[in-house]
Amino acid sequence: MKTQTEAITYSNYINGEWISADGNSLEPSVNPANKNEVVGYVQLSSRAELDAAVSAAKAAKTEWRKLSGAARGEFLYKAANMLESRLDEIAETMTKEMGKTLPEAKGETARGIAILRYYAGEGMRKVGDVIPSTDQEALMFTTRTPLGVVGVISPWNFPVAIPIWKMAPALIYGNTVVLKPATEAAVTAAKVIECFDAAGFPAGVVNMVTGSGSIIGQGIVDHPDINGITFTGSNEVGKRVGQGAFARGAKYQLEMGGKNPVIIASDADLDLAVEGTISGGLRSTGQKCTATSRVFVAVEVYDTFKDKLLSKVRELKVGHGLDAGTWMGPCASENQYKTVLSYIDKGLAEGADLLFGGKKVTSEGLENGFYVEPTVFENVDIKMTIAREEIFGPVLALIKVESFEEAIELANDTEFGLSASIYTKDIGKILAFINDIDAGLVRVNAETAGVELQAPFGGMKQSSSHSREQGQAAIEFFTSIKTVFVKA
Ligand SMILES: NC(=O)C1=CN([C@@H]2O[C@H](COP(=O)(O)OP(=O)(O)OC[C@H]3O[C@@H](n4cnc5c(N)ncnc54)[C@H](OP(=O)(O)O)[C@@H]3O)[C@@H](O)[C@H]2O)C=CC1
Ligand SMILES: O=C(O)CCC(=O)C(=O)O
Repeated sequence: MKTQTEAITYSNYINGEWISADGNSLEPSVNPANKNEVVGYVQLSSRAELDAAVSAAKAAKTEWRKLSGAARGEFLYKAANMLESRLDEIAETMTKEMGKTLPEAKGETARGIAILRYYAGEGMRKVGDVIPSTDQEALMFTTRTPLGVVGVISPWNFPVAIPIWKMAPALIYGNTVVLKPATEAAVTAAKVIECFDAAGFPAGVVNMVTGSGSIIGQGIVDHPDINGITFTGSNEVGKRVGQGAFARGAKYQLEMGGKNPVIIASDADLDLAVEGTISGGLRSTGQKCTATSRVFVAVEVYDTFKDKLLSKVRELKVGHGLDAGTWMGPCASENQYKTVLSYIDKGLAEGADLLFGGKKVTSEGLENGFYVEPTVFENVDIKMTIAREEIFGPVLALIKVESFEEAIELANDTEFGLSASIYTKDIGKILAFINDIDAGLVRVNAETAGVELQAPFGGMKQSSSHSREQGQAAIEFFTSIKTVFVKA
């Protein structure tokens, strides 16, 4: 029995009002730690509601753009304060809705607050450059203008941070926003939007419409009044978003998958490397696009590294994200759980050797959740499916390498290029790694995951649309440059 009576139904947020259409079906958002618990219900909206949200955003865009950056920033500061006042409650909802542990959820919510404050301050920073004209009497400079209405399509794995790192820069640079959050984490997203509502943004500046990807997501892609689309999620959907946006001349930005390598060189600090491999690969149950997936270990230290890794992995406590002491929570949904188990099966079928884990966790108290053991394979060939496709689960593939050059070559043998790390003390190897690795995030003696809000974030190859999010880089997507030439 699902505990429906306690679950709240969340509405869409359109033109400053919480609105539910009469005919909408509702989607239960289920706790992945206990599939019998419904965290809340969200609207499975129709295109008509998306149209209403886009119309509101379109109507609000001119007045919003005409505010000063500092005035827009004030609203972001207020949203940050609201989120801060609800940090514990929103983090708990996140843990219940998508499974990550409470400390991780609190950390993510705090990150959302910091992102809002960073971009609030951005309203006071420079937007252009003065460029010398060949005409001595003229003034030439660049300024920037917002895109207009921005559609935000976000995933479930960072249900606070990702919507915020897309919405905050969109808003500070003068755009209005329609958010379509992942259905799997839409209750948490609705609580974030409650904070924007409480901050008093003018009606229509911020809107949220929940519903299926194929209707509301695709509706954003196709909508003629949406001028820019920012997306994070799978490569399959991302490509569709990009193609649809391109076909109608909308600007788009895609952040997609990863198959991130870590290289453990023969001179690495192995304890540090083990810690970074476990944290990078298994934190958040491996559900990060920056998660460590392929572990290339120098032959000289392979056995020692493997033993140290396994002894630590054995100690990891899997459990409910709200329980103190839990290190790793469940997969975020039944779909994700089945996907991860099917990749483990493929690993076995294709001949990789399972060193640890690989099974569902059904111990007492966890039998109704989507728990998978932290899993480590060895003797993984670079051509195997588990070495090529994004698993998005707690699975590490160990690959022994004979040389540093082989490690770099194999690390680059992937269609993805989001993040990569190396553990070594050798400055020559460090510099070669920085130069030769195909990745947008290059990390030395640090895990592959670990994104700082003030720095550009994005990948090479098929991991992104070659654009960058966050930090000062966000201005490139959320604005267009005007080159101005003035003569008296
Ligand atoms: N790079 C990353 O950070 C992420 C990567 N992934 C990868 O994707 C895999 C699948 O996860 P999944 O949640 O299905 O990812 P999706 O790419 O399906 O979902 C991401 C977002 O896109 C929406 N969406 C779905 N279909 C469409 C569409 N046709 N047009 C526009 N928007 C759409 C989703 O809505 P809805 O939720 O309603 O389906 C969600 O808001 C994972 O296993 C992982 O490998 C997933 C999440 C994040
Ligand atoms: O590693 C992080 O903090 C961000 C990861 C991310 O953007 C993602 O998984 O979508």
